[in-house]
Amino acid sequence: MSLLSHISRLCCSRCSSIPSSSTRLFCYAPQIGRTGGGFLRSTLIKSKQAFRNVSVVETKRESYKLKNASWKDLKAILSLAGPYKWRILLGISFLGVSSTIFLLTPRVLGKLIDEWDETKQDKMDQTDKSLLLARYFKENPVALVGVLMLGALAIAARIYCMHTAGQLVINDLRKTVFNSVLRQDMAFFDKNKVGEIVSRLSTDALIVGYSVSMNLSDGARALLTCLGSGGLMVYTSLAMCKVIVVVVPVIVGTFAVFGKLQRKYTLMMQEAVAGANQVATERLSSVRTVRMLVAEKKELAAYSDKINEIWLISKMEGLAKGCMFGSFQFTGYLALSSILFYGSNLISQGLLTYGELSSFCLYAVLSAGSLSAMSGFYLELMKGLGASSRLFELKDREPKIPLEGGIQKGNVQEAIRFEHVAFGYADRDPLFHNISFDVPAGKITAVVGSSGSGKSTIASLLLRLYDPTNGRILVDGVDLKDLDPSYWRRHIGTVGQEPVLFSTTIRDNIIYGSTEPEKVSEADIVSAAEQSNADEFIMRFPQKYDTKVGEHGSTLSGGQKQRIAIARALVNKPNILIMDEATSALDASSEYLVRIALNKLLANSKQTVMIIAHRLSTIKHADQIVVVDKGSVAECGSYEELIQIPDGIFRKLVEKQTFGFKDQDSY
Ligand SMILES: Nc1ncnc2c1ncn2[C@@H]1O[C@H](COP(=O)(O)OP(=O)(O)OP(=O)(O)O)[C@@H](O)[C@H]1O
Repeated sequence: MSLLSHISRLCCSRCSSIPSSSTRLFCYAPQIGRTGGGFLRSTLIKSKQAFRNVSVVETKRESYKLKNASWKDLKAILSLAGPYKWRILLGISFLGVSSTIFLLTPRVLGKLIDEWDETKQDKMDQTDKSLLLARYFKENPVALVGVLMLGALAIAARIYCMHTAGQLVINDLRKTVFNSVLRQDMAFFDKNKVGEIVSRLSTDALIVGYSVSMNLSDGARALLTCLGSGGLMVYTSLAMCKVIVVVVPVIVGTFAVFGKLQRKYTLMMQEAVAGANQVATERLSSVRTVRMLVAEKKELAAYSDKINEIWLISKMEGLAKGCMFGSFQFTGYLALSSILFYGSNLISQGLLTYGELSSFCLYAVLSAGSLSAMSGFYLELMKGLGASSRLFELKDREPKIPLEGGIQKGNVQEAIRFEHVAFGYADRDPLFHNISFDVPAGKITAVVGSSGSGKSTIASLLLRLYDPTNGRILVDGVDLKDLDPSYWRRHIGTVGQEPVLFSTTIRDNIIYGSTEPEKVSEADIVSAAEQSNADEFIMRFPQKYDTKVGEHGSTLSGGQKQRIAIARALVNKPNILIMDEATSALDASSEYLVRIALNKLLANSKQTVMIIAHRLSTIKHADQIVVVDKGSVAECGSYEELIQIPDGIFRKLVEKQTFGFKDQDSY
């Protein structure tokens, strides 16, 4: 037993050079064993109980069963490393060098033991003694240091090559997935949460990148060491190999069972981490609202729930890992004890030397360590496969509405026609049954209706963020579906209900909408800001157009944000303008000035404008008003025409607002 513990100590002292998982096997596995069955049993019972309680996790579990590791996934993961194959091959060549040196060490050690034994027993003559390895190293220390340095350099070069290859794969993956996500249609974003997607981009991409770089290198090193030490075991003593043959099937079986479990828990873990990230991202980005509603404790509880889910899965994952490494520990030490027992018999029969037994033991430890490292490689690969399946899903998803392609039309000569349009959001009741109306070119069309009647949705359909489920939208007789969506949107200036600004300067926010920002002149920017009545407040800031607006424009007032958003819509000189409640955050006088500016703009150009408004005072000058009610167009005409209709929906809306917003109607 003392030799056994000596060898295991020897192995521990070499932890830095043995693959990380083997370190865990020899150093930590005994501790897992010592913790005893009580801990394992109670953890198992508690976790099982908790899993039953966490319905979210439970329901998701089923879907993981379907996602079996497939060679297709593996091929797809490996193909990511394709562009960097030379870097990886170089890393593997360095691995060959370091592994050769590493594998020769036990052989040299065995030889030294035998030489020492023979010298002690004085079995050698003087000539033989001059050939002693120990003497050679004593007389040529540079050769020894040189070999060791070569090994060290090869390790450093391998790690550099693999690490950089991994980072390049991660970069590619993140860019490709981000590009694919950006191209998705709005229905995708309605279903998928941004925090979750960000988690995929950060955590999952890291895992996949690692599994094709450092993990691949660790796996290759383990395989090389396993094959090399296996071969050298056969070379050292064929008779001793009988013991090994019995143990290998047990180890392979353990791989298979726990590897599968690991993949399942990894998938669950990634799902849970993504969920926690989603909660954190959403709540922190709305921290003002959380503070105003004194919801800190509620949000902490929501986040803690997510973290608890992670904890439960982590316990099961830890248990599976522990059992796996524990099994390796057991089989490993059993094999080692058998080797020592059988080996000492062979020595006593004169069929084996002490040096050969030592070499064999070290090779057995090395191969056990590398088998364990291969299990680590397998687990990491399973993790990579788990992480990749969701990433590839995102990467390969084809949006229902393409980003580009089709007829390049960006203006309206006659009219935009909504023809029997029906539409409903996914998982909701149909919103529109039959919407038909015209938006004449160069005129202002206002869309009104009660809250939730679908006014903003009409703007979304016009921008082709969604496709109608029935009917058509025609632009001068051409179906919107046949137009190039990006080209079409590029010629539409949009100001949404909630102006969205980016955390950069006012100037950058204004030119954000331009397709060629570098071509936008200072005069264009100032002109757009003047038209939207923003120039006057911008010039009062010390840094004027270079003022940073903070996250989502948090350092500006609602009205200021809206005016910058209007300037952004105007700077591109769009052919079509969609103003969704665009003036709602402006005070009465600013709104009036913006309106005068817009009217001037309309008088001088052929812009087609769609205003979606609640405040009916703002649409008095519209050429046409479309009233949407209960999924269809209820009324259509000028302000004067609609107000005349007794019991008309528009008239009622105006009456309601006159009562509530009297002061707004004064100008
Ligand atoms: N992305 C979405 N996914 C699912 N349902 C949505 C989505 N956007 C809007 N809805 C629903 O569609 C309906 C119409 O919404 P829309 O924003 O078009 O109404 P609106 O008339 O502009 O309302 P408001 O005047 O209050 O802004 C609402 O019931 C809303 O809940």
